Amino acid sequence: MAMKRGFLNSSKGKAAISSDATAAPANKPQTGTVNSNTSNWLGLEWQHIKDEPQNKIMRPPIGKIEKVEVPKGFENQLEMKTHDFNDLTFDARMTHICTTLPPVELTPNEPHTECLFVQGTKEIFLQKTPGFPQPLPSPPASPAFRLADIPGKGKGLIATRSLKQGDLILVERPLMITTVGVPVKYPETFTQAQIAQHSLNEFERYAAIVVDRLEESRREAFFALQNSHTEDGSGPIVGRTRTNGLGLANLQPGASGLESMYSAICDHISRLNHSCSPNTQPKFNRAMFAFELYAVREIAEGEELTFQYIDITRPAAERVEACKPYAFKCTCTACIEPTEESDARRQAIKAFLPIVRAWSTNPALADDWLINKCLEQIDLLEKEGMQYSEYYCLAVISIMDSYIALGDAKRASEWAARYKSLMWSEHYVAVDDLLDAQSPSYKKNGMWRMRKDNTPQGDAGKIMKMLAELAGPEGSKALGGGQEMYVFPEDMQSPRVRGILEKYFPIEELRKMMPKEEVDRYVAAGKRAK
Ligand SMILES: C[S@@+](CC[C@H](N)C(=O)[O-])C[C@H]1O[C@@H](n2cnc3c(N)ncnc32)[C@H](O)[C@@H]1O
Repeated sequence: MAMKRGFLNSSKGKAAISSDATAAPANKPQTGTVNSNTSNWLGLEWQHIKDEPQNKIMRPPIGKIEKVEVPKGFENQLEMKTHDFNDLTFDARMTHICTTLPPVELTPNEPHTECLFVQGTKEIFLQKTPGFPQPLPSPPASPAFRLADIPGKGKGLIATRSLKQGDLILVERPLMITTVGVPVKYPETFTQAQIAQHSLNEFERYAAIVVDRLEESRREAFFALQNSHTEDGSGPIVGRTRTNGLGLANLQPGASGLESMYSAICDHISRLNHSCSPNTQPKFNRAMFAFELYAVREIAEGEELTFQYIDITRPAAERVEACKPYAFKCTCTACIEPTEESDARRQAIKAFLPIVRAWSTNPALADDWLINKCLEQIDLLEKEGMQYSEYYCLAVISIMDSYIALGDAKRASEWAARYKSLMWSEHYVAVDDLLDAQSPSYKKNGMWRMRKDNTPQGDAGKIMKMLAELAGPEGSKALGGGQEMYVFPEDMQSPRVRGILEKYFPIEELRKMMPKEEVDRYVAAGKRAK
């Protein structure tokens, strides 16, 4: 129950770059198969991901920087070789490879993506992605978007027809995907500015290899993209990558956070300008190796298509700061006329996390309590034009689940239909079997009538009641929702939390259920709490 997220391990990064022999641009079939995860993150941010002073990935500076000379002789050796992909030690994972995906020509003229990966990422697609590689759908006779000049924003995309919530606007395979930085070596005598510049230079060299591998028309498309990073030491390739990259998460085996993050650069989707009330959301389809762009609410013909580059649940003043790295000031309605009400609504949206299991086992709450809270959340999200967000999808599916817990299949099926149009959700799960209220899937659902019948019983029931009490009537950020629930380590030390945990699971009982070391650690955390 108590979970600690994995932290980055430090390691010596190797700096070899290899060209994958199986994947030159015109390469031949390989089989393979996966699942998708996009994070809404545009542009590139590096962080220290290693502790060794001489081998780091650096956070590059933002804005104009002083020009510095970088002494030569500390560049990485860019070796071209093939690899044994079974060797997934951390060092091996830090070895970069160039590859072309999908590795086959699926339909004539289908575009490929040039990739700069660390070891193990390609295998996620080839070996762990069901359905990979899947061909792209044939493009529609008339696209739902066009490229246009947008006053004050450079270029952007405009809807060529009206769109409904959930409509698929376009499917696009990225031009290229790169790691968010490369490990660099430098002597202790380097100044911070030299280290930053050296990191950018090294990244430019790696990225240039990938750009060189692009087919000519795709290379031209890459260089036609905007570069907003012309005065921060970035080269022409890294500058465009930082300006136009969409984040792709969880693509490095065994790693998390920035370390497993990649940046995808697209011909069309990278043209989307930012809005704090965006009307589209891209989702990466791993099987197709392509982004799908969805309309997250109704869009009128001629309206600009936008998505969010930053965390837009933050107050207006913080959003202004967050947009600075992208070299613009947001002119969406929420930013032009910032109000305290809008900031408060965004804060309330962020603060609420529906936990169906916690509500359904809490007799102190009314039967319609969670449904009403989720309806309020949907109302706030719609007022702020934030239907793109996971909060929206979570509120809709939680209402469906609440009706299941109440044993009301008719209403649950109405909300299942609504949820079905929210395909852009990162956590989207198919609900087709719940669209018909008569479906036998209802009675088989683990939450069916849970609220009515006071199920489940036993330890599972005890855990849920305990979580309900921990969450309190308003729900709590201390608890994550969904199938799994967590108590975060910092909360384990709170006397209130300890009191509730020990009421349901006294230490003596835990000793019979769990390994000794785990219980000892838990007891020690409790002592610190007192
Ligand atoms: C990914 S590009 C978007 C497409 C770009 N406008 C173009 O001409 O190709 C990001 C850059 O577009 C501009 N941009 C994006 N959103 C904007 C906005 N809301 N207002 C003004 N400029 C914006 C900024 O220069 C930003 O660095």
